[in-house]
Amino acid sequence: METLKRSSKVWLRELRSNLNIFWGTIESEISKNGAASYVFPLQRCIFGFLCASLAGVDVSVSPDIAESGWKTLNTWLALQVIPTTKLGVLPQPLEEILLHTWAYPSQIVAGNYKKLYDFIDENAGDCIRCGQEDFGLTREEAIHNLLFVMGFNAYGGFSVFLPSLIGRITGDSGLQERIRSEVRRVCGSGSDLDYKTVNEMELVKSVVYETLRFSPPVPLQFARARKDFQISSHDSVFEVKKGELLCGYQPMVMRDGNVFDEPDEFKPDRYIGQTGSELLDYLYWSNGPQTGTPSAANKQCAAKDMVTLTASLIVADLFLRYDSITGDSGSIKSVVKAT
Ligand code: HEM
Repeated sequence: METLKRSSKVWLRELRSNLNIFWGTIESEISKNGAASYVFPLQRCIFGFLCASLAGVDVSVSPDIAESGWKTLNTWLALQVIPTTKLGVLPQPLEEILLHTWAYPSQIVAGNYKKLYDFIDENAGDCIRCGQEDFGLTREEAIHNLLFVMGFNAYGGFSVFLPSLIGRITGDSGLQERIRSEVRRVCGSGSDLDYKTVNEMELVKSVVYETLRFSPPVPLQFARARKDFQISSHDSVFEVKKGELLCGYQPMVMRDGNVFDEPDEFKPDRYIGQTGSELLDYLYWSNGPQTGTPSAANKQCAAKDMVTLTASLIVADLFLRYDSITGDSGSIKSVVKAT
């Protein structure tokens, strides 16, 4: 949380300058090849942005890390999440037996992880010092923890979430028109895009929330009960004993027909207005309600508000650059520059 707080001073500037590079790459790919696969360029952009904002390091100080760091994170993440993630690449029970039974050997990625470790060790002095002096971590712990938050929580989370958000928008020209007019109305007549203006964009925020409800980036949560307690659903009460393993499945929680009207429909306006904003109590993508507060005593995403704010900024930035965009969750086929 302290790292996030420190990064908030440069967050917006770094986000927009890395988005500039990203959209530049996409435009030149489209003009060369007629379409652009965007997931890898987006990951490179997220990596550069997070190095600058969270670790305070301009990734260009190491061309090798700028080129390979995000690829290393992809391998490092895959080894950790494959054992608990439904891939659907093999028929069951083969997927369970072959992919979900063992932990994968860390040696596969150890050499490249060490390069990332050294990069942080050599360049992220201020952030490491904060971990050591203000929070009593050893230098090693500070570096591994910073890499974990950057690489797993932030890079991993955004890598899953942003393609589903971009795919949702690129596939719906009617929605684009409405978002574009909201963004241009709020940012018109001299006011720039910033935390305050983006907060006035009700439709942009609602689309971000609805994407998180519809396709929660982290679908499963596990926890062991710390004490005996009861848990209630709409019509039943369940006894839970201390030590029992609980699993929460977000796609089911957030498509509860008692709470969400037409739960299987993507409704861009769902969270607008008084009744809409009351639904935020039931938006659980961050492992807690969107109206909750992450703290050391719970397991809610520390960046709950930064994530929705950043995603809203990305959408607003898109419609300040372009009038329209076509594509899907993997590739962009065309962009029409803002007139
Ligand atoms: C789209 C992006 C993100 C998503 C979808 C996401 C989602 C989540 C979820 C579901 C959890 C709970 C994990 C569990 O205990 O099962 C979590 C925890 C956490 N997230 Fe995020 N997150 C994102 C971005 C970030 C960012 C940008 C940061 C920090 C810079 C961050 C920091 C954390 C931390 C530190 C925790 C652990 C909290 C704890 O255990 O007390 N997350 N996140």
